[in-house]
Amino acid sequence: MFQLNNLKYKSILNIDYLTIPQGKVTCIIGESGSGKTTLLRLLNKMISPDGGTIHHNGTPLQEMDSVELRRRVVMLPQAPAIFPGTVKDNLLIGLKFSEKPLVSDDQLNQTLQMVSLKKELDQKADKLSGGEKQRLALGRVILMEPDIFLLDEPSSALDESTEDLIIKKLVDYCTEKSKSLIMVTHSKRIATTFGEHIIEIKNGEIV
Ligand SMILES: Nc1ncnc2c1ncn2[C@@H]1O[C@H](COP(=O)(O)OP(=O)(O)OP(=O)(O)O)[C@@H](O)[C@H]1O
Repeated sequence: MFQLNNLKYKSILNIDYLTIPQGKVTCIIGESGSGKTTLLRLLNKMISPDGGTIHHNGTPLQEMDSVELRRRVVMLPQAPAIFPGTVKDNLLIGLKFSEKPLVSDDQLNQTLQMVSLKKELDQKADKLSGGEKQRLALGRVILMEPDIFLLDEPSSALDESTEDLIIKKLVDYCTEKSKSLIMVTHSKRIATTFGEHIIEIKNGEIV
């Protein structure tokens, strides 16, 4: 699905060869500052490499339209934005960005259930806790139904049991819908429990 060759990005990443398979759960692990987020940002063209190539399904990324790519390859950053307004506004904003039809309140509530967020749609989003905001932002990207999820520490603000529950639901959803999940995690436990493919980065290189 993604193939990287001789990739260089500043002095941060230096990857001879890497493939990331389609329809699988790939976990990226490594110490803080090793280059995990940088790798995700390269995959949806938020940044471009200084050298080497990235192919997506055989096409070089530099030949692909960035906006079109980012509708199919959606990144959830480590500290996702929460916008002024309600829980519902925050769920719908991703669909608006990707110019997809908006969905019913029933579907929004199902998404809230999937991320274990027990809140009303008309509740103000700025009143949520850090972990609740993280789950709300995860709900937003799930609604966008991308082919590929790029998730940067999606469960870092959650306790272990909530983390396991949500990642399990997300993995089941991706398996059922044949979607690819690429997830940076600080947790070796999450990586070994859910990762079908594990990439470890050390000082910008694949271990
Ligand atoms: N735009 C940039 N310009 C210069 N240096 C950068 C830039 N972005 C990131 N870095 C540096 O590159 C290194 C890798 O950063 P990155 O965010 O990819 O690490 P990470 O593995 O995701 O870390 P963490 O687990 O702490 O989030 C860090 O030393 C960081 O300071």
